[in-house]
Amino acid sequence: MSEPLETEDFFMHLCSLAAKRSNDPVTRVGSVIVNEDNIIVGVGHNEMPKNSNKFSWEKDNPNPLENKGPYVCHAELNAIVNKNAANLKNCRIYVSMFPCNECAKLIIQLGITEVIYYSDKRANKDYTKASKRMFRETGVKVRQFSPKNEKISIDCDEINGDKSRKRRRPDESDS
Ligand SMILES: O=c1ccn([C@H]2C[C@H](O)[C@@H](COP(=O)(O)O)O2)c(=O)[nH]1
Ligand SMILES: [Zn+2]
Repeated sequence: MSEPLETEDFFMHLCSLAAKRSNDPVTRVGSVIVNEDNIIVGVGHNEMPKNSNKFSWEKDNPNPLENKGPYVCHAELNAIVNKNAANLKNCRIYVSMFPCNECAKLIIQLGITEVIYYSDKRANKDYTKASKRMFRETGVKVRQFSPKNEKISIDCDEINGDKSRKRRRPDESDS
């Protein structure tokens, strides 16, 4: 049995797990919002608007309206709209990638006080620079975080403990 996951490692790994739900073929992003008691109040990944499969995941089409950019709902936006709390004041947001300027605005306006990110691979983009400027100006704390164990394994069958035991079929009864 592996060591228990530390709290922050758990939140960042949960971002990676949420990101795995994305259909974006290039960049999958996950986000988790946590309140002051370390309770998760929202989870999201980047995805196209609900109820349509008409939007393309392209990014280099000469027609900008055929690219994903104008349509894709960002992971942070989805974590926010999926919230199960009355408000997000004083919450922290964990993200697998540094938030863009549009997500930064949402984060600030909702009263989220800290952004914890894994990747800063878009650091040279103006929208990232604008996010950082907004966070700085508004006092939102920002910190990069890598889980102590960057790789974890997820095996649902661990719950059965004894790995030598044959997994029970759904139709098998106790007797
Ligand atoms: O704050 C952000 C910024 C971007 N995303 C999503 C939106 C897209 O699906 C990808 C970025 O695609 P690239 O091909 O790497 O440009 O990331 C997000 O969820 N949150
Ligand atoms: Zn964004």
